[in-house]
Amino acid sequence: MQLSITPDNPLEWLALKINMVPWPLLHAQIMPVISKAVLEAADKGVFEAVDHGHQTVEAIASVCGLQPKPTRELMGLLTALGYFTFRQETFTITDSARRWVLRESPESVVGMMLYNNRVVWPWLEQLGNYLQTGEGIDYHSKLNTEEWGYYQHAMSSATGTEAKEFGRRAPVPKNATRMLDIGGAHGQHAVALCKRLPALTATILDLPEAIAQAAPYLAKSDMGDRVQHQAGNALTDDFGLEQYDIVLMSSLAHHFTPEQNQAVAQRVSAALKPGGVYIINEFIRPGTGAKPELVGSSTDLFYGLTSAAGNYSLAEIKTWHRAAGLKHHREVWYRTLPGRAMIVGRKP
Ligand SMILES: C[S@@+](CC[C@H](N)C(=O)[O-])C[C@H]1O[C@@H](n2cnc3c(N)ncnc32)[C@H](O)[C@@H]1O
Repeated sequence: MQLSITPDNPLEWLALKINMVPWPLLHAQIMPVISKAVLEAADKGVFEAVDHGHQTVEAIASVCGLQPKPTRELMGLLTALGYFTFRQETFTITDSARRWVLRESPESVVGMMLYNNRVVWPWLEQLGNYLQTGEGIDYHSKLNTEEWGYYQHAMSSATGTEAKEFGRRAPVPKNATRMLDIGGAHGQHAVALCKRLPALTATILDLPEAIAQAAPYLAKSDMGDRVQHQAGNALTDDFGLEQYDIVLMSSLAHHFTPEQNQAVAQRVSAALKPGGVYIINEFIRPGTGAKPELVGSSTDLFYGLTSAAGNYSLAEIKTWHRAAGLKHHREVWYRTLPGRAMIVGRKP
């Protein structure tokens, strides 16, 4: 996926074509304002206010506890971005925005917006320092209880779309009965697979601080005993011998160093039954010299800053599988999430 500038008329098209438009200003001046405006709008409840019928600047400002002048400015930007339409002094939330930004929507990403606004934004201030020192934040060792709450809400709210596609397309044994989801948090991937495979039960392994906050999200799935949390640490726990048909590790490899990922793969391989699969579900760092790709590259830098590691290329992930005695089985690229893939190794 790429972001691109779309000209509104032929003159703008020409100006862009002959490089008369100082396009880096889009990144330098416009995008930082856009990002913070969207996050603050979500945080202040602006989307819900409009959806609940507070549709003028004055009404939105009043119900959200804001001032009318900045609210007018904010609404102008959000309308330009496609979140609202504006007619006769009245704002209406667009159908395409409603699906993602209303807290009540089943596909809401508001949890991610709150986390990014309240917890992540100050981390971005440290990017310059990271570039100079190479030292990432390693946030799992620094979050307080409230921040763990925002983090787990964010993970749950960002995963709805992906989990559905994972449930449909993950290449797993049809007769699978046991699954381990390492760093599984809310458990949505396992829940989606359990809905597809009636005999499957799953263990969601995560840090105790995560489970304390993620338990209500798992409970909402109504899977009862079929999907259960287990407190532990993927870096040190023994996963057992030949117990699982499916082991998933989703969005955790990017927090671990290559050596740690190799050691995890080794223990996963021992824990898989013959014919079982190990799925590493990740944003993929485009290989050196490969076609540039926005999502894989921006998450690579973000995870470098915020954890101690970063994204990995397909080649690197396959190396861990191979060294752990797993045969490369499949790679499945998400249709709903550019730059993201399931890399599947199978135990012979
Ligand atoms: C980015 S979230 C991914 C959550 C979920 N797997 C998903 O894809 O939406 C990473 C998860 O890994 C957990 N985690 C981090 N370090 C871990 C460790 N050493 N052992 C087990 N879980 C860990 C975090 O608590 C968090 O829930």
